[in-house]
Amino acid sequence: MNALPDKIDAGTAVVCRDATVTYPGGVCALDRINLSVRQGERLAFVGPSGCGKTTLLRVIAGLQPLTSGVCQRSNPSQHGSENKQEDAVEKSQYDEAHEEGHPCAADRRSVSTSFVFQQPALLPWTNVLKNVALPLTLGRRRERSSAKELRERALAAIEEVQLTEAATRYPHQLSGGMKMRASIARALVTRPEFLLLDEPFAALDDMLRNQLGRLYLNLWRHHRFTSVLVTHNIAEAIQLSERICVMHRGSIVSEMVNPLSTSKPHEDLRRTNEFAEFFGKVSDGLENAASSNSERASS
Ligand SMILES: Nc1ncnc2c1ncn2[C@@H]1O[C@H](COP(=O)(O)OP(=O)(O)OP(=O)(O)O)[C@@H](O)[C@H]1O
Repeated sequence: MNALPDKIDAGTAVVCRDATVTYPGGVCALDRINLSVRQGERLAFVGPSGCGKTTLLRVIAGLQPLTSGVCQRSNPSQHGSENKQEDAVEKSQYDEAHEEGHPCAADRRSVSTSFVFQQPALLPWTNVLKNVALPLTLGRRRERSSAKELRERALAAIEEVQLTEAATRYPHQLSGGMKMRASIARALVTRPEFLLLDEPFAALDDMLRNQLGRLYLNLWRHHRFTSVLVTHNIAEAIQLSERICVMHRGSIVSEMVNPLSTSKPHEDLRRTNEFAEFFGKVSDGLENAASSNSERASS
């Protein structure tokens, strides 16, 4: 595993030290996580259901209070702050928003962090343009921008995801892939420092998944946000990330630098021997963790 820097510096986006989360009721979702994420890095968490991926994503976003340990983010407005009491207040807002499928959960906390979830959660009563502009509208007073400026920024984000022609359509008039594009545009419209993606493409078929994966890489090349992707899909993690953390039962059991990482979408990557080899390495990491756990349980 990478050595953790002593303190958060200009090139580091997040550092977690012994980050532990035990939920009320006693479930230990994260067990002494040590992790450092570089600014502009594309990181993926893979692991079985319930291993703590989403919890770690929320810790990184500053939305989940720790039971013990520290998580520091380099967000200029919170530089060097520790993930303590302040987050307890934010968490309840986030949970309320997330459970209701509120599209701007992250923006309630900070324009510097955006989420993309599996469900695009667009507001059904308004069109793509207004859905995408919503985070800007909510932060308008803070940003002191005119309605015209906000509209232009929203239109630019819509153009980036190639949805310009659907800007005046309502969510029920969009395909699944178009809804996800709108959701990505809404996440990026605030130019976030962090883009956190929780199984964003899991509900889509392979073709759409690949299309959106390419879109995501193109957007990253353009904006260089720090990105953390949660996925069950090893192939997707390899295609989209520079580093893969394999999680099991609240721990990061292995961390692998992706030798195939490229920000340029590579159509034939999946057909190469190198891909098969690295895929095998990541799935071995998952299987080894599962078997060492079951051995421990039976001894
Ligand atoms: N609010 C909560 N209260 C109590 N336990 C929780 C809460 N949220 C998650 N957990 C538990 O914490 C553990 C980790 O959950 P988490 O959602 O982080 O896992 P995950 O790896 O993202 O799972 P999945 O892939 O199924 O989404 C699980 O055992 C889960 O049941």
